[in-house]
Amino acid sequence: MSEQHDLILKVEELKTSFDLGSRVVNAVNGVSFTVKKGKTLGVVGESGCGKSVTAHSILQLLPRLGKINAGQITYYGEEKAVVLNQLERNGRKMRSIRGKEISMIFQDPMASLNPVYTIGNQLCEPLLHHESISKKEAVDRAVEMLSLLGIPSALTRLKDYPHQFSGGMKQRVMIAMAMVCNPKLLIADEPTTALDVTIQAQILELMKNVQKQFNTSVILITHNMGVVSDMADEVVVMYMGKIVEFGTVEQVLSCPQHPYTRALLRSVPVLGIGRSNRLETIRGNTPDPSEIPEGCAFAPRCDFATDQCRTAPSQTDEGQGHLVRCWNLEEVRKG
Ligand SMILES: Nc1ncnc2c1ncn2[C@@H]1O[C@H](COP(=O)(O)OP(=O)(O)OP(=O)(O)O)[C@@H](O)[C@H]1O
Repeated sequence: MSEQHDLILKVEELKTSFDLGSRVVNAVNGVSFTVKKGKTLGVVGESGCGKSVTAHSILQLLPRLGKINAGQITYYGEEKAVVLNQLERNGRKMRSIRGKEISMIFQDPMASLNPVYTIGNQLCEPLLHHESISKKEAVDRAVEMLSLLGIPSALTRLKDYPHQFSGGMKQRVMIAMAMVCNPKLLIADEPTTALDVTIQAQILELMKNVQKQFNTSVILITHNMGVVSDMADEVVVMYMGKIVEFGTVEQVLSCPQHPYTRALLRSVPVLGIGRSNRLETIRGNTPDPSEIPEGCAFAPRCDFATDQCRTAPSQTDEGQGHLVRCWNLEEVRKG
């Protein structure tokens, strides 16, 4: 099978910035990755590293000041490949892809649930808009999806408004809304951050089941390495708008190569990995995104930095597609 048939999305050298007048924020700085059909790609990194802006760029949902300056985002749907960033932002084609083919779960459920419409209304609306089905069929599909996501008495609950659901239930409704049209690609931006750990685990499990049932590809944005190890097949690690490491979950979590990934893993608990060790913080802060240092942006915080790091490191394959962007890997490995 050719690579292309295997892929649902290919992002090449994406650059997205915000022109704030007095300064330009380079939020995404030449990012390339692919998402395979039916697989989950985890995107991790500290707050502000460009995870959400990457996601919003894919769907052309950037705020007014945000602009894709370079790169290509190719979606391989059922028809021929479409370059998403060449489509008109709110044109017919982009709108038909958004929600139907590619959908998104946002961090905050209330950002996507409309308080003045019932859940049933909000779940059926995209179905009736994108598919030629009857109202009755739409209701059946909505009930099926809510039930799959563990919402009891789904048919009755269609009449309820968002405020009548608890936080965890709202998040399930949001996932149902994102999945109801059976999208090929789901972008989940910190879908469970606001929830307590038990509910988070339940929801992720339900999401996994629905994904398996419909063979959905997922981009899962999170700063939680535990969630990545549980959910993802492959993972990219972002730092200041760039990908510093990419590999399978096994490669990146069990055998991290980049000093930033290593530091990130030492700073968060991951089930089964390094449990006996104390958690550490990453020294220093992320730089101002309008003043990203030349060369490797992590160098000012890195214990292994050398003069060479003033030049941007190229990406190397450390074996079986495990890609890393660092000049000093030998030293890092010696630790
Ligand atoms: N509307 C905006 N206007 C100006 N700058 C923005 C805007 N949205 C995002 N940015 C900047 O772009 C950079 C990347 O932000 P982004 O939201 O993608 O980070 P993130 O990795 O998703 O972080 P978090 O985990 O906190 O959501 C940040 O420096 C952020 O301040």
